[in-house]
Amino acid sequence: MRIDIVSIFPEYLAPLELSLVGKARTSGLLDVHVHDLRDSTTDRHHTVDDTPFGGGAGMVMRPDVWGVALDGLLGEASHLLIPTPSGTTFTQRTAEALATQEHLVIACGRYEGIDARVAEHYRERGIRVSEVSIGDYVLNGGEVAALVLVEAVARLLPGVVGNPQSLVEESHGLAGLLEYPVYTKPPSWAGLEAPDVLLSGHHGRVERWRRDQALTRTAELRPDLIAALDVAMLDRADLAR
Ligand SMILES: Nc1nc2cc(Br)ccc2s1
Repeated sequence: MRIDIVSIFPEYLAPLELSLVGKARTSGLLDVHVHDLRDSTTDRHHTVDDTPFGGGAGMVMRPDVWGVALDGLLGEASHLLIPTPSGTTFTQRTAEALATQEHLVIACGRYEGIDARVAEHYRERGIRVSEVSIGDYVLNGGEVAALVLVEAVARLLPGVVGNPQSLVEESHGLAGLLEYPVYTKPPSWAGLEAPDVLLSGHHGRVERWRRDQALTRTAELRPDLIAALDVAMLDRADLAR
């Protein structure tokens, strides 16, 4: 997979050189390129924004500058992602779908956002365009969202995570449940004991305890996920164990 990210703050994407994503890049499992939007300007001030039509506070990012940047990156196999608080919610299911794509291009907006004609223009040209929200809060730009998108997608690529089984059991994994609580040594700490069942060595009991915990936690903390629970996925999760 190739991922291109366009931003006026390319240095914000430096964390993508670290850890899991960094290793995936080094090993050739993932090809990430970060571009400075200001390289697509033509004026000596490298202007990327202007005042909003219709008035209002703040500035809007110019469509012509974005057009130059994105024309140089997008192809028929590309999927353009535009992080925005007014987009569709990014979930693990979204990450799974994006992990099957060949080429992602992430346009990081700043100020009041990117001129709406950018998304419209590329949709009209047959490019897949998704405006995605990583949550109901407003950031100062799309760069943090880009870090979230890239990490959530990259870790699903074959070979990136050491033990693919962990992708099944984690929160929002294959079964769509929250993960069960985890424990390790020492068995007793601060007057608190790890659950006896986990030290029993009885794998069947451990499996049942973990599944019950996942269901209970999900029902308590995220009842909305219970409604969306796909029993078939739950069965698949069991099969994956
Ligand atoms: N939650 C989010 N806030 C923002 C703000 C800007 Br400006 C651009 C993208 C995003 S995604």
